[in-house]
Amino acid sequence: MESMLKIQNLKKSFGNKEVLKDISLDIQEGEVVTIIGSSGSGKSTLLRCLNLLEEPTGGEILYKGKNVLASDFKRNHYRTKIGMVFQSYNLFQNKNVLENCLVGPVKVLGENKEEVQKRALINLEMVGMAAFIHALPRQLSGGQQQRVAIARSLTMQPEILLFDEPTSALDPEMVDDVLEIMRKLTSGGLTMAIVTHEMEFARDVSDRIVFMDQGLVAETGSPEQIFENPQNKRTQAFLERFLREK
Ligand SMILES: Nc1ncnc2c1ncn2[C@@H]1O[C@H](COP(=O)(O)OP(=O)(O)OP(=O)(O)O)[C@@H](O)[C@H]1O
Repeated sequence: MESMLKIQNLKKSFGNKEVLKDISLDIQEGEVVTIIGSSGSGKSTLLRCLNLLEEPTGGEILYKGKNVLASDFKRNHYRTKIGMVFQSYNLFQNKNVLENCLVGPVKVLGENKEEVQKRALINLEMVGMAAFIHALPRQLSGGQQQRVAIARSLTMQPEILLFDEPTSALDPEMVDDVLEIMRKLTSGGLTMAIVTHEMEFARDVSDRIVFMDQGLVAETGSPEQIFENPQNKRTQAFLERFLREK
């Protein structure tokens, strides 16, 4: 399989705070990669570097073999291929559910509105929000807004979808609804990179788990390897702490 994203010696500092120290990671086409690790280990920063919301301070990101950080790389096109679902949904507050899904493909990609609408409705149906197309975000619960945010990302037809702790801001009773939708997506062949603290979910859906610690990839492996037989002491401590707190 071809590498969708190849990350080589990636670094990111804020002032003199080194948040990503030296990250190398391959994400293959169709792969579901989950990134776990303690708070502050740099997981969100890594995702934000991948979609260029943050500018890396060193290293390389190759997208299908092309250097994303090169001066002649078409960043705007790339950004349309990399979807992102945020912890805080980030819906357009003054647009209804359907309009939220249409605006990217129509305004940014210049697609035909009727075509996009068909696709949006299929995605809204998939996330269980087809009955709410005229609702404004503020009329919806957090879980519903996050489901719309997922449908909106999918309607852009991304090649890779990044999830930055998509359930962390939700009330507990809504977490499962969102995880259920993500589960469906993971079996649909979409390339996904997911930052999450939902360990059971990570164990169930991931092709590969990446454990980050203090700006480095401390360990990577299959869910079985990471959860049943972690090699790194920090991974062991993290998972033990997680099991204790559960
Ligand atoms: N824009 C910024 N300016 C300065 N420091 C930042 C910035 N963004 C992130 N950081 C710092 O980088 C470190 C890593 O943050 P990051 O959000 O990537 O961690 P994380 O592993 O995703 O944590 P969490 O699980 O709590 O979300 C933190 O110490 C954070 O304060």
